[in-house]
Amino acid sequence: MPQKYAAGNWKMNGLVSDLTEVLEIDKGVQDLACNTVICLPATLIYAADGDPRQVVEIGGQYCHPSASGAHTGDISAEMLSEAGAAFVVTGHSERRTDHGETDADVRAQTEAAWRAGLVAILCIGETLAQREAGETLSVLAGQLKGSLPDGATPENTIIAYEPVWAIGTGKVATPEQVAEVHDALRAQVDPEMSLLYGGSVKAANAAELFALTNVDGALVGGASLKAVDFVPIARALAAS
Ligand SMILES: O=C(CO)COP(=O)(O)O
Repeated sequence: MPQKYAAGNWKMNGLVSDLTEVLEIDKGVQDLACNTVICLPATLIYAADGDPRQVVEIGGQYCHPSASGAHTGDISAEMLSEAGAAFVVTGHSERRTDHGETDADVRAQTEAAWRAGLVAILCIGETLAQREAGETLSVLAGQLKGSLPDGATPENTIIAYEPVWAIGTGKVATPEQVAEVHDALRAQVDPEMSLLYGGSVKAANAAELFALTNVDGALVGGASLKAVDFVPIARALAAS
């Protein structure tokens, strides 16, 4: 069975004072039968690492392909690892859009994550225009082929399906839409590789998504910022 992951992505949100939420999440997920990861802004990772967490693991949100060098404003996988991250998001659609990251970039970042011993949470997803054109499965297959490096294993990579039109919009994909995609993805990756869904996941819709055969968890944006919103999602996953 693939490992279950309740993963949060804080995006460009959070100051050191907000790390109390990570500790609250930690309290709320003790003894749950799922893994919990919170992907923090890089500025918070080292501070979070000093906190007395027991269960929740920490991730970054991006890494440069190189270990070091003249890349002003960038951060390497090695730096994230040293600061206390065990995971890193690669290929998030916001980075693909805001920073023009291509599948080849995402592939190189994912390889960099592995080099530093991080687990990559590799994101793929179609736009609304692509879905309406009936291209969803072919777009996702192309992104997977282009961005998932050879050597991916269930231990070093988690795949997150995040339809772009469902991110931060309140428009969660229907269980039928998620099942269609996840069943197709399952046929393309290792049977043990965890497949997460992301896009407007909330406590109210989590259980029906986690009931789907090939959904092994969620990558949660807005609802991961507060323990009161995120813990019920992790509980729904553990109960699924
Ligand atoms: O992009 C996401 C997680 O990476 C999803 O964000 P929301 O849960 O805020 O829609």
